[in-house]
Amino acid sequence: MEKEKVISVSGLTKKFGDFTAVNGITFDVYKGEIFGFLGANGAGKTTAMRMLCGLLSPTSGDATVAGFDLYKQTEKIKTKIGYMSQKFSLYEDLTVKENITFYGGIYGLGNRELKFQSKRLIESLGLQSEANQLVGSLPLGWKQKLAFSVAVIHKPSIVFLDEPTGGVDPITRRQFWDLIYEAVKNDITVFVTTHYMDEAEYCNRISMMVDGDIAALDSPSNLKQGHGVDSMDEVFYNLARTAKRKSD
Ligand SMILES: Nc1ncnc2c1ncn2[C@@H]1O[C@H](COP(=O)(O)OP(=O)(O)OP(=O)(O)O)[C@@H](O)[C@H]1O
Repeated sequence: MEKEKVISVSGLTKKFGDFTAVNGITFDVYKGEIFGFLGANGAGKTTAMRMLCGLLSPTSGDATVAGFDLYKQTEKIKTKIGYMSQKFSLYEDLTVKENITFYGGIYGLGNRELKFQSKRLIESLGLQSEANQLVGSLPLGWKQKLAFSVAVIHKPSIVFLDEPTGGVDPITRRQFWDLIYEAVKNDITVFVTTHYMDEAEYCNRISMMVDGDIAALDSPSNLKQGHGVDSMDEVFYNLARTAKRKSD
């Protein structure tokens, strides 16, 4: 049986003036995958991801996300995806509960469902004592777990994670990945950018971007084998060192 494509991208390009940030990338993501989107700083990952989320219009190329067209059906796409970025996620000056209610509302949950999900989420994260605390007072690792849980509160088809675990220790990152696996069990496809190569190993397939192009796309084990190396660190180094683009 053919695998179901939840993202299908063909020749997707984004130019900022004369500069081509994303240069005609082509790939598919299948249902239930954890798809890692790697690349050095400035390679074009965030730009590509923002296009796929309907937040930035492409210059050219085609894509469907959750079966919807990226040009004509961005509003439909937004109802089928969750998005978590390191820079923009929760409101620090709202409480845990208020953030859940706010985002649940944005994602279109009705009052009853919102109440149910809010209780479930707070309990599953063990945040009962912190429910009425401002999010700004939580440790970073907890903010990330909460932001992820909120991003999947409406059971999207796909969740996009842009460097979701930056700045926390390996144990906290591992706990975050337990949440990712839980989401996958619930039929959510995961599209994740990361700079941590241990996290790259957790992905089913990895795309490596170099200067706006996809330089490699395969499973971690095939990539390592293809490069004749033992670690994703070495694969990353081999590919990223060919980059000419300077990061910001
Ligand atoms: N709005 C913009 N206007 C002009 N150039 C931009 C804009 N947004 C991104 N760029 C440029 O496009 C390139 C790709 O940026 P992007 O943020 O997509 O890279 P990235 O792979 O996500 O990097 P990082 O890992 O640092 O987040 C960079 O050179 C960046 O300066």
